[in-house]
Amino acid sequence: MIDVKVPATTANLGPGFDTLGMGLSFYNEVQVKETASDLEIEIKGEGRTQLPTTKDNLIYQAMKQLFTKVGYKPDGLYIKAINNIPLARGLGSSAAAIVGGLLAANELVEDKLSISELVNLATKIEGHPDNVSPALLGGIVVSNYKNNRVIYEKIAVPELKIVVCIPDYELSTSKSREVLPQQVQFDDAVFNVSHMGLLLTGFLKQDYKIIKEGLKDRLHQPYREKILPGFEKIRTQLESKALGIVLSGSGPTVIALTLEDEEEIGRKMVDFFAEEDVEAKYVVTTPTNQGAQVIMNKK
Ligand SMILES: Nc1ncnc2c1ncn2[C@@H]1O[C@H](COP(=O)(O)OP(=O)(O)O)[C@@H](O)[C@H]1O
Ligand SMILES: N[C@@H](CCOP(=O)(O)O)C(=O)O
Repeated sequence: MIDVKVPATTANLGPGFDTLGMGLSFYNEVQVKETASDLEIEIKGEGRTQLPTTKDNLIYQAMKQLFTKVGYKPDGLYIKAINNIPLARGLGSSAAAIVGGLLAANELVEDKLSISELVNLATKIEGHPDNVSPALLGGIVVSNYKNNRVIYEKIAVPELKIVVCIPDYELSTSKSREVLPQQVQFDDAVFNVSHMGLLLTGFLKQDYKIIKEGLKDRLHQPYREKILPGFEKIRTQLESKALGIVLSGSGPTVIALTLEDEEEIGRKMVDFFAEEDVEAKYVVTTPTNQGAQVIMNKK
């Protein structure tokens, strides 16, 4: 039995739309065993009543892509998914499924693909690199996807607390991308370029003042704010209490990056969502520098 563990991820991270992502310290687990006949999938935790247990399952789909690439044909597979990452909330559940499937399949074929090949294959399946890269590598990862190639660089995360406030409804990434414009204003692009520079400088120097300044965005949040009741209020009311309040991935989850007052910030985030009739819960977590890992391989 092969057992792999994959972190949740928060993509976009302020100005880093489709580019920047960070690993978080809560995990999905994927267990895989080669069997004599066909496919059996068991799901525990998040999505157990809604995710397919057929060949449509994303974990299986990712495994199949890797097997095809390396020319391997297992007789049958048993897959057990133990899910802690809620689906379609902006915490990289699809990336975790893809990366979990790829890493387990790669372990089964004795590491035929390198990490770089896994990043590339995972990005091809997901469509954007900003969740799959930190899911595989941990830390904060800057990635660029061009001509079907991912260029990526990992940097270590400074000490931080992340308050993750998760609304009680799903918003698929594809739906949330529909509200984005085809073109943006030149000054908005310049704003994001400069803030991305500041944010990365802040992370590299571990300078929280620069991180706070750098977390601002004009590329995706202003558009998505319109379909996410509560987010604007949370951002404007709580910005001064934290280093930054940003949308996690494509939403609806909102995260606060902070050094202190995490419980108070979490409670207030829930209250501001409630004022807009959105039920939500919060968890306090930390970033992780450790990406997906094989925690067991017993023949
Ligand atoms: N653990 C899982 N196992 C299989 N498929 C999953 C799993 N988690 C997510 N998915 C697939 O990914 C979809 C959610 O992806 P997406 O809309 O990108 O949201 P997220 O922001 O959580 O990544 C689910 O509807 C499901 O099809
Ligand atoms: N850059 C993507 C990130 C989607 O992240 P997810 O966690 O919501 O899947 C986007 O903003 O569309």
